[in-house]
Amino acid sequence: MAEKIIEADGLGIRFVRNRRRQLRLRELFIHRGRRTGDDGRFWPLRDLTFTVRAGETVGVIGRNGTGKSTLLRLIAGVLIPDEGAIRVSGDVAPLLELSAGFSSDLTGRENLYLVGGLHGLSSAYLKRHFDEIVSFAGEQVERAIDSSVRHYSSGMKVRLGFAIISHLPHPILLMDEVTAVGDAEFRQRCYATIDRLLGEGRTLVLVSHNENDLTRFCRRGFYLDAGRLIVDGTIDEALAAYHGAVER
Ligand SMILES: Nc1ncnc2c1ncn2[C@@H]1O[C@H](COP(=O)(O)OP(=O)(O)OP(=O)(O)O)[C@@H](O)[C@H]1O
Repeated sequence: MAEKIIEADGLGIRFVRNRRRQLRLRELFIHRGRRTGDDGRFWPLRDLTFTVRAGETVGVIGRNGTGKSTLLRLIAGVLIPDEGAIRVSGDVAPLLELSAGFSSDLTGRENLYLVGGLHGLSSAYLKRHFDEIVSFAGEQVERAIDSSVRHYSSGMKVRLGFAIISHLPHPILLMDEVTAVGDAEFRQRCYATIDRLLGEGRTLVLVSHNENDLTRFCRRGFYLDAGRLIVDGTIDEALAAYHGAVER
């Protein structure tokens, strides 16, 4: 059996709700009743135990605000658990917020070296692959590569971000609604790239509301509800549980 690459044991994290955020409509309607703690503290995720092995592809499903993105952030090491433990063996390529880390004062070229470098790619590697990365990001970005990123559209930033991240050799890929951004052509390129990366045996944890993406890329499924892992099975089982809950 393949090696264990992500292990969660009784994993939980607690957030403190920002008082001002209480008035957001989404907070009022979606999370009503679930978080009535007087001190504003709540557990967006609790009591998660699972093991993911190298090469597995896991789709994470659940209603808005059930902790899916929080789970990815815990795997990425961006958040630290308050309860239990998460163990990740190997580097993580986070396709979470693709243009995060770009500095708007710098050009596309400078950002490519900066962000690539922050993710551990050497400048020699980036130099060698520069043309390939920029051409993957598309013509618009190619033309504007020496302009400040401040003048890029959000689509251009996402393309450049995806182009850089897809060059990372990291064994674990975390994706949060990646294919929801960009136009049809870019989506096709994303699909082809993800297929290639999975073909190389990478491990994928994908958060998405898009069932085509989930069934296309994932064999295993986690269905989360109110911060708990309700179903850990095949992607079809997880989707069926989700549908059942939504129709109730
Ligand atoms: N930094 C934070 N501080 C306080 N609460 C937060 C923070 N980040 C997220 N939350 C809350 O934690 C809960 C889980 O959020 P999370 O983003 O993980 O949900 P999600 O399942 O990914 O939702 P969506 O499907 O809408 O993306 C939500 O109620 C959210 O409002």
